[in-house]
Amino acid sequence: MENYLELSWGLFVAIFAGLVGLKWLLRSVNCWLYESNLGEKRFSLPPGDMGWPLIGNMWSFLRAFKSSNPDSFISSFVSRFGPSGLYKALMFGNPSIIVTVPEACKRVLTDDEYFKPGWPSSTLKLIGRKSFIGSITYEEHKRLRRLTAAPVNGHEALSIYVGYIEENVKLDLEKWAGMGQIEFLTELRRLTFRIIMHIFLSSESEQVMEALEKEYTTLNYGVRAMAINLPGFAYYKALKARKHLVAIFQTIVDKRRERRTDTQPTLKKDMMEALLDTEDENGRRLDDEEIIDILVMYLNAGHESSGHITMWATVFLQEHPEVFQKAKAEQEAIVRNRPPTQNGLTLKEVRQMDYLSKVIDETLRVVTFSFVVFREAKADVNISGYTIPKGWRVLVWFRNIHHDPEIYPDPKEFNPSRWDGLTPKAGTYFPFGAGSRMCPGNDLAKLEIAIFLHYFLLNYEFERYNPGCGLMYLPHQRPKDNCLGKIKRVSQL
Ligand code: HEM
Repeated sequence: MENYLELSWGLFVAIFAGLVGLKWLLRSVNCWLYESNLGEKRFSLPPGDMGWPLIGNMWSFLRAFKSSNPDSFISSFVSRFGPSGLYKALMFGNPSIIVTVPEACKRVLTDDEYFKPGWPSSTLKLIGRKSFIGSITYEEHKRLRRLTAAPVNGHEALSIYVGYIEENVKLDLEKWAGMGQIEFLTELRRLTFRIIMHIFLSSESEQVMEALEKEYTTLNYGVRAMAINLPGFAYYKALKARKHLVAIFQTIVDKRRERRTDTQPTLKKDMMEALLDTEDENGRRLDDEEIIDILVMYLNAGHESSGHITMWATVFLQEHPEVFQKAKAEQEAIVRNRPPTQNGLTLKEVRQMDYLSKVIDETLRVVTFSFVVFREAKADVNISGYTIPKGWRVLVWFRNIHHDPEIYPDPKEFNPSRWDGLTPKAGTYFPFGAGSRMCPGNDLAKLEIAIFLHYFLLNYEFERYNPGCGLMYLPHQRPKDNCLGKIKRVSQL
């Protein structure tokens, strides 16, 4: 009997030791694969762990972002490896350095000599290799960015869209108030999509727009999913959606090119016409693929984000009656002080919305729509004493900065008054990124959100059907029910 017990105990210890050894072996595979060729440099890599063979740290990333605590992903690095602010990992199939502190994030975003876009190849396949995040040169990016950003940047340039945005916001709010139950996020996506379509393509028919917007929603769900190209998976569906989008845009480009060779009167000057017109210094024009990839990228970036942030700002306002009242009073004062002959909002009035702009800034911070952006090191680079090897990806983790209690006390709390007299220190507030890749649509987004909230606050309220509904964090933070609820008209201002 004693012998039997000893044998079982021995077996147990051997199995346990074997499992520990196997785990160590498996956890070391990626280090050998990606670090052994770095020579001495591997000793100055940031701390971290490269996860499991093939999948790297994706399992823990997805587990955290599909739970109710996405921040547990970064916290697990901090608790295991200390507050170094830079951690090595294997993310989206690439050896990567995750950067979570202000100074280092700012450096990565603003240093074009050492860093270029480094989005996962799965994302590139969805957004397009000729888009800004693809393989275009630094100079080409600069040129196309200048061309496309000018019409959507700066309040003066935007003044021509105020009337269109206003008209659509008013019509939609009234329509929703008569609809009863709506998926608020879905409706807002449609609204912001119509606006960006107007700017880029002077609008298409309502059916084309709805079809396009649906494809975009599917495309987006694949952006941060595992890149599994098999039926049933989000990434597979997203690739199909891209194909449909490209086909629709190709038809639109063909029609525009045809129209230009015809004697038909020239169309209104929208962004599409600007893209068709543009020539580089050698007289080269953009080909169809380039135009289509720019459209896929801009129309996606230009409506998902504004739709989500408008929804969250409305929800936060409803959840905080004192903030709602203060924001409403500001909007009422704007209407009261305007000359009786004036019809509708002016840009000057939008600029006077001091409290509302704090509501928007705070929403952008709490939600952090783009919780991470991707870069690639063009050469070995040293940051805070650590080496980022050439070719490694850098994940700039904005979410961690916006939710750092040392920078924003009580960070989960929605508190617009925290912005009273506060100018964020460099590197601590990145809702639109920074440097040469900073969002070109930031002014347009803020304008859309402000116009929506102006009319909402004056005349409406929103009642959620499932206020306690759980949240999804991928690809972006949203309620699982897409914010099911009811818009109610409460006054006639
Ligand atoms: C609340 C709304 C928005 C948020 C939070 C947001 C956020 C961002 C962020 C963080 C970046 C930087 C990405 C990086 O560093 O790699 C970015 C880039 C970009 N955004 Fe936005 N964005 C918003 C609205 C818009 C709108 C309305 C447009 C279209 C007019 C737009 C078009 C773009 C484009 C084209 C880029 C790529 C820029 C480049 O690579 O040069 N965004 N956005």
